[in-house]
Amino acid sequence: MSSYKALIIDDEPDIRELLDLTLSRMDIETYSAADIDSAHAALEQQKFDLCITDMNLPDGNGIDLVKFIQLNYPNTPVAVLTAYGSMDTAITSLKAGAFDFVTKPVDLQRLRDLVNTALKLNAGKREIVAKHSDSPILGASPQIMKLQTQIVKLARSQAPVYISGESGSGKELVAREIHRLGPRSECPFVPVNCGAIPGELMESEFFGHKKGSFTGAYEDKTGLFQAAKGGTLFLDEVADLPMQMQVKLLRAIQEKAVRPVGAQKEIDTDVRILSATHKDLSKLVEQGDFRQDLFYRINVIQMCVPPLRDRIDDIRFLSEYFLKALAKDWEMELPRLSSNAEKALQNYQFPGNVRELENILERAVTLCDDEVITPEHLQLPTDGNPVSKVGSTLGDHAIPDFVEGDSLEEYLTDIEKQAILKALEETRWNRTAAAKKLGMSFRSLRYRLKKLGLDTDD
Ligand SMILES: Nc1ncnc2c1ncn2[C@@H]1O[C@H](COP(=O)(O)OP(=O)(O)OP(=O)(O)O)[C@@H](O)[C@H]1O
Repeated sequence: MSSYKALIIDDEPDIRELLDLTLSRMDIETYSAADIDSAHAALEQQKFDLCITDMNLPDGNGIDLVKFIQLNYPNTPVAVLTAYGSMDTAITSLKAGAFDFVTKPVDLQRLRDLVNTALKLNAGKREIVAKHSDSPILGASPQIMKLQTQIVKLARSQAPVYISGESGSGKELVAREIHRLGPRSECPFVPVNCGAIPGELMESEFFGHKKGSFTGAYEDKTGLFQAAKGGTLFLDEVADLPMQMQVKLLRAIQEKAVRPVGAQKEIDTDVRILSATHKDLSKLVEQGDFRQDLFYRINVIQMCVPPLRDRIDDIRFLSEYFLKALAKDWEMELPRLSSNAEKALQNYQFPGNVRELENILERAVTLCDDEVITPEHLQLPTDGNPVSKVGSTLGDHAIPDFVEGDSLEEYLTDIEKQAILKALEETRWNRTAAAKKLGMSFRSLRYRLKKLGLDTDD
């Protein structure tokens, strides 16, 4: 006997029969209802692992049924059947709490994928709560608590989520967590920086290509949609997509299919789309720089990661966390922040958010001598530009330009490495003298050398 039960709600007998047949072949016991009243009655009698409902029912609207099930049977995922091309209805249903939709005429493979995801979702419910307790998103502020609750809720849905927030605030971390807690967690999470792919390669990167389809296509290539099959595709810096690509991406998301460059046939895709940017996407839409239809499609649910400066409790909490982690990594006594240093951090704007806090503390730990970090060790920039301070310690030594799209962390590490090497060369590798030149303690220099892989002692 099957262990899963599904309720199909549709007034068209042909559709009920088609769904019944498909689900029975998947070893799922099906029940059907032709209207909302009968659906209510069936739900009262049994516990279902999945409901699939049409949108237009003789005695009401499918959206109301979605809301009813969400409210009264929150553990039962509901998917909706929508007419082909009625994307608005599909989006409304996702906003109402449906976990996914399938368009009519029903694509059976898509239906099977949807059912499998729903069943995994059910099996994983308890796991979500357990997994959530070891969330990598740390913080003590009410904003972070709210974000955590939102993530747990959204992990159960298949709706596209658009994550806004400043650079370094944790958007990618949030996206990874939505994926990790959801039913797709065993399939890949594929992040893509939309601003980093050269325009001419974009189509091939996203959709793949066939060997010989253009100069340089020496072999078949799997695109990102295929690489993320069954999982999540995270479109980071989505605002940087060129217009031409926006059209193609919209089509791929709507049709749930892609055609690799040079291929004859389309390939079905099964991915959840999450996207993010630090830019104001609605403003870009207003200015005509981002397609409204794509914005509408990826922005079904919106989340905002607040800037760190608005989360004072997190500044304290994360500082402690990062300092503990540094002390452990570098095998040193736990450094502490003086009260003035703590105040300085709380008054600082953090244009680079959590990423910047981590870098500031790392630098401070190398500069402090006696495990107490003072405001001087924090070297907080007054002009909001953390690079300028580092540059000044290099004197007239050439500083490479920061290339947009590169990692700020790697860039800073590079500059730091140069400064240390320069000091070591000038002092003929006398570490005590080099440390003095660099204005840091001998011990701090040793930590840095070890961390940068320049330590020749052991
Ligand atoms: N709440 C948090 N708890 C722990 N670490 C965090 C938190 N928020 C951010 N971080 C860390 O800060 C760094 C930046 O986070 P992330 O890459 O997610 O930011 P982002 O908003 O996607 O940045 P960008 O816009 O530059 O892509 C990462 O190392 C991440 O692990």
